[in-house]
Amino acid sequence: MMELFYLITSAIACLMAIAFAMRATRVERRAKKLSAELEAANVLLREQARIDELTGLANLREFEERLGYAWSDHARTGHALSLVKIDLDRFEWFNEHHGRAAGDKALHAVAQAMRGVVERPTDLLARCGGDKMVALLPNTDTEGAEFVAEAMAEEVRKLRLPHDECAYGVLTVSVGVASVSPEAETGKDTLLEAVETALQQAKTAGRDRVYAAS
Ligand SMILES: Nc1nc2c(ncn2[C@@H]2O[C@H](COP(=O)(O)OP(=O)(O)OP(=O)(O)O)[C@@H](O)[C@H]2O)c(=O)[nH]1
Repeated sequence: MMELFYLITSAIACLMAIAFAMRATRVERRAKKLSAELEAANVLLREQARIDELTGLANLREFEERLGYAWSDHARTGHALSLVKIDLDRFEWFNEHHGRAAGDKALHAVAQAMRGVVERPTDLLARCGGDKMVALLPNTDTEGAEFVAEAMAEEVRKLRLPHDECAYGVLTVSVGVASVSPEAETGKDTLLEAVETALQQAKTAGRDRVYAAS
């Protein structure tokens, strides 16, 4: 009788231990799943914090960080470094005549068209606010940057987005280019100012053109 009692008690203890172990495994599996989901959400959040929602390009924050790294590399190695700054021509008119939603679509289309031109893994195309975008081109001299800039302007023309106030009735862009050569002893703010000045010169000279800082 006693033996039977011990047998039953041991069997119950065994079953309880198995049930407990199974539950612990389930809890552990669930905790792992939740932790993986949390990590994925964090990665997504970090990516979103660096991307401009409308165009899908990098945002200004990401551009500034990458420019900092590229500048350090330039200072250390003396490699050339270029910036290309793009501004849509008469975009206020585009918004007024086609509507803000069409303007948003145009901005997105222009960004995608230009993205195809900026090819190297170390290059970065970012939206720097409103209808302005900027390309960071490490290890690229003025000649190379001008080539990229002309290709960008051509890709935008090829979109053939109707615009009565631009050349040939299609939306165009003005583009500024500025570079630092190996021997230059300037700061990155000087480069940023130079590319903005070149862009304004492209605007003043009649828009739909590339202007390189001398
Ligand atoms: N649809 C849309 N428009 C925007 C956005 N951000 C800025 N804009 C518009 O872009 C226009 C920028 O105008 P400006 O760059 O000052 O001038 P512009 O008409 O483009 O003329 P130029 O640059 O001198 O050729 C303004 O009308 C802004 O409202 C946006 O996210 N979506």
